[in-house]
Amino acid sequence: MRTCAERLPRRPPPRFRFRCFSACELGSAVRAALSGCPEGPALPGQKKQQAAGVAPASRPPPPGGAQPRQAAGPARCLTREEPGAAAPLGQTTARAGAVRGLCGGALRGCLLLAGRAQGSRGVAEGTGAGPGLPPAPAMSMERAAGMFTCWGAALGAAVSVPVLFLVAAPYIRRYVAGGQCKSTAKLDGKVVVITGANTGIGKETARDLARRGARVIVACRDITKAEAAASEIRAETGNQQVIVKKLDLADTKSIRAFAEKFLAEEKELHILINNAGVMLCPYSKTADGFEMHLGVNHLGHFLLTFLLLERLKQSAPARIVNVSSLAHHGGRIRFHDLHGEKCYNRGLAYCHSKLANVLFTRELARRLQGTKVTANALHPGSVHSELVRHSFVMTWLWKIFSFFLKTPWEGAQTSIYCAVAEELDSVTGQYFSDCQPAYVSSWGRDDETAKKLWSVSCKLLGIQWD
Ligand SMILES: NC(=O)C1=CN([C@@H]2O[C@H](COP(=O)(O)OP(=O)(O)OC[C@H]3O[C@@H](n4cnc5c(N)ncnc54)[C@H](OP(=O)(O)O)[C@@H]3O)[C@@H](O)[C@H]2O)C=CC1
Ligand SMILES: CC1=C(/C=C/C(C)=C/C=C/C(C)=C/C=O)C(C)(C)CCC1
Repeated sequence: MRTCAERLPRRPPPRFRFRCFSACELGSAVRAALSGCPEGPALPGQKKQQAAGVAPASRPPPPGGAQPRQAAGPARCLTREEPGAAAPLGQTTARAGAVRGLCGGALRGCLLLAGRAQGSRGVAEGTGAGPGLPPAPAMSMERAAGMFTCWGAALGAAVSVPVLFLVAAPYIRRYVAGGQCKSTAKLDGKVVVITGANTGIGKETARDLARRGARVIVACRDITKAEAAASEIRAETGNQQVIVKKLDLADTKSIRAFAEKFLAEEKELHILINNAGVMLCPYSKTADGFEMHLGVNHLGHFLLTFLLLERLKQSAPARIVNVSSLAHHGGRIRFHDLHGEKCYNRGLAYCHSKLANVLFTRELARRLQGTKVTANALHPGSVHSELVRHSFVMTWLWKIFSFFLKTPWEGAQTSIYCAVAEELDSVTGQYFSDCQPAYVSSWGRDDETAKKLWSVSCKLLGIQWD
């Protein structure tokens, strides 16, 4: 018979040790979750991507958009505990440590309570727990003791788990909330365009930039919803320069009309935030016959940026912020079937469009070198917003697990950071998450694909952009 101490090792065995998901693992999980399919065998480039390392958090990313790589080593994902992992070395390690401590503590506490009850059985039974113990009692006593310990353990767990959850809740929330933009930069006299700013991340981004004094153009497809959001922001911030303009990214005519009006009315543009997005749409096409995810999330913003670029250049220093997603890890640019006519999966279609955002940012940044117009992409985190509206299951999961999701305000922090942080003045072609450089998939770092996507996008939109 083993003693209590033997049954409950002080240190959990290595396979139970806390291990944070690395971006590539989480990306694959998101790909699987969004596509509704289990992960298949490793895809080409995946190993390369895993081996490729990440931008160290304490160092600013190198200019020119190059993703820092680690020395070649065995293909595997990094954990936050390892040097070179995506986690910020100071703050997040402490945070991860706190969460790890709490989770470990909770687990240990439960096991300890159960173990204590189990342990008492060992002693009561006298079945050889140690020398000098009394002999085993009658069978009925044994059964009663067994039942007692079983109920004791259940009761212990029933009480301790909710209590421990309540104790851990603020720490879990702080961990989920992620990075926060600390910049106090003011934007008086600056002009900002934000697409899809009537709700979710876009609305919180607009609110923050309005509070900083910017003239904010809320570019939305639904004028009623946009007016409601804009008047709320005006009332709350006292900034009357929050203006609604009609923009439907699923229709190139609407995009052209928006740009024409904007260029006629606004003499400057300092920040363009390509935020609007759709996810998990049933198969549908935009007015111009593009698959909806690609059409709205990538092609619509591609055309909008093209039409507004001269104004950004004239107003430089200026910034373009593309709201992409961790889901880009699951994306591939399927040049042979860009509009999903041969094969369509709505989760994957979203992933592909978010990869297109990353590739567009990369190529745009390269082309804008020396213009003082920067372009960066970002993942806002998993945010409790209306993005999941097209999926009944995701809508309910989002509701049930909302505690573990960012609020729209928390989700807006990285967009705000990319738009205003002084330390990003000359940073371009990068990808951020939680207000720090983050890991880009190997597909997202493929310059050839970025160039090809650029020329294919121009062809589809009937524009010449050299
Ligand atoms: N929420 C999350 O967990 C994550 C979000 N993201 C990205 O963040 C961005 C913002 O999403 P989020 O705030 O969460 O989602 P929401 O659904 O809350 O907001 C999306 C916004 O995009 C607008 N939009 C959709 N289609 C069009 C269109 N055709 N023309 C113009 N505007 C349109 C919506 O307008 P309307 O209200 O009229 O539909 C809405 O304002 C998206 O790009 C998304 O991909 C990335 C990773 C995770
Ligand atoms: C797996 C899973 C969850 C997490 C899903 C995540 C993390 C989705 C991320 C989606 C993204 C990044 C979308 C936008 O780009 C829940 C709902 C918390 C609980 C149920 C199981």
